[in-house]
Amino acid sequence: MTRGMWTLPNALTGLRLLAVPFLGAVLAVAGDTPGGRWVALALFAAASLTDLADGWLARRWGQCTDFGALVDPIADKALVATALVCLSARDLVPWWATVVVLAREVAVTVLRLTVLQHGVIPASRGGKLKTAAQTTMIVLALAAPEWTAVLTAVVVLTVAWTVLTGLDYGAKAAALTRARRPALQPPAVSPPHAPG
Ligand SMILES: O=P(O)(O)OC[C@H](O)CO
Repeated sequence: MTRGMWTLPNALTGLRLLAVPFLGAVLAVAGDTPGGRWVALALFAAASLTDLADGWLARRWGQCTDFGALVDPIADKALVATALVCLSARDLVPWWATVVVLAREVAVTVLRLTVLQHGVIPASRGGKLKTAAQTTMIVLALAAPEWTAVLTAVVVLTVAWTVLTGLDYGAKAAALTRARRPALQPPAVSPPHAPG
């Protein structure tokens, strides 16, 4: 893994972070109109595409960095969290789902930062699939909010997978901490007593 942070993949991650306040503003101001939701959808889709692009470029160009592994999931979480809070405020996604997702994302981020001294926990395959599921849920809520049955099924599956992958990171963090903990020193052997 490269150590530097000034790479194109990391710049794309930064762009995704930059899109977050714009997405929040569009949804807050015009999220109750179909036009506003389509603008938000375009913004959200473009930002989500940078997630695919940064990972692909980083692997292809050998530019995987510790910085990217740490900040990429944070950018995804900021984007998803902003969209979900705004969608719940518009009654398009149930609040319980948003609260559970936010709790998992905060917990995983705190976990990552807590074990940072032992190493970076990169996004797992399950975690990437979780972000894809969350993205699908948000796209569906923005594009077809009237498909309530489909949306409910996607919400339930996404939340369940979000929680499961969160627990998996918990196990990974515990394993990383155990592996990097310095081995216990063997007790000092005292010299044999000289016969008196
Ligand atoms: O499950 P996380 O926290 O590793 O997040 C996964 C990332 O969003 C994938 O890009």
